[in-house]
Amino acid sequence: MKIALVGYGKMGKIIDEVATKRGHDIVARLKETPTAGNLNNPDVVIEFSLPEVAFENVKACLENKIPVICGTTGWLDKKNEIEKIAIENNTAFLYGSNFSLGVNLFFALNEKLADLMKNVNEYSCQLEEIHHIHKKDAPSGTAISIAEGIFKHNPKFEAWKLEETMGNQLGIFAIREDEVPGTHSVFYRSEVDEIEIKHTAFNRDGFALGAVVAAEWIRDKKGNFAMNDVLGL
Ligand SMILES: NC(=O)C1=CN([C@@H]2O[C@H](COP(=O)(O)OP(=O)(O)OC[C@H]3O[C@@H](n4cnc5c(N)ncnc54)[C@H](OP(=O)(O)O)[C@@H]3O)[C@@H](O)[C@H]2O)C=CC1
Ligand SMILES: O=C(O)C1=N[C@H](C(=O)O)C[C@H](O)C1
Repeated sequence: MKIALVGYGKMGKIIDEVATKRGHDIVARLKETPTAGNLNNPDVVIEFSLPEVAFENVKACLENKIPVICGTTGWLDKKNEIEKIAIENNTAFLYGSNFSLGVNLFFALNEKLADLMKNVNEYSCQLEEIHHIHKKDAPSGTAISIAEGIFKHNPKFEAWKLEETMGNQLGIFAIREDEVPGTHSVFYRSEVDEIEIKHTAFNRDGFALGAVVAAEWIRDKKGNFAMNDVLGL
């Protein structure tokens, strides 16, 4: 399959290696806005760039009728608009805040725990995410997905907030430390104990493999998708 990489930083380079090992041809490696000219006619685009350029990048690819896998976080206020553009152009779009198999299993575990805890008033809930110091957005896209999984099951929470909070807002602590690839925890604390679930990425390989598997999956599809469609979770 022919893949164009839009964004060629830490993630773009690892995706290049993983996709090549799986037998794909990388036809473009872009650090600029994609166009019909510089994309070189790929079957699928994989977009990992920056929050401020992701919308324009994805839009340009979809308008050229190319399916897009997007892992860039921090631009989701415009996701509905992008999903409309995918439908209008009869092509496919998949956003994943985190492409690793482990985190997608963690999302399912988080929802089960949220459902168990929804009527247990003795516990307060907090989220924590730890990432490398170069990360542009906070909280992480993964932490926002975890929060949304809790909102689905626990009507007490309506929104997240970037700090400790009480009432109907769920607090997310965002810590930036050294070169940490990505650690996410959910804590339920009472006066007498604490329940914690935690996912720790050891490196970026799981994110990259998940993005390539998603690209293989979406190639002949039309519509808007998420990673749980790919993994059947
Ligand atoms: N969903 C997931 O599983 C994961 C998501 N991410 C997210 O992916 C994104 C990228 O992460 P990462 O690779 O670590 O970031 P980097 O900062 O390492 O890479 C970003 C790349 O985008 C390039 N770029 C700058 N402007 C444009 C443009 N207009 N069009 C295309 N590319 C451009 C940069 O080029 P230059 O260097 O020249 O500025 C750089 O090569 C982040 O939002 C991050 O949160 C990260 C890991 C996993
Ligand atoms: O910027 C990163 O590095 C990561 N970003 C994603 C996020 O915001 O959740 C996924 C992963 O945690 C690494």
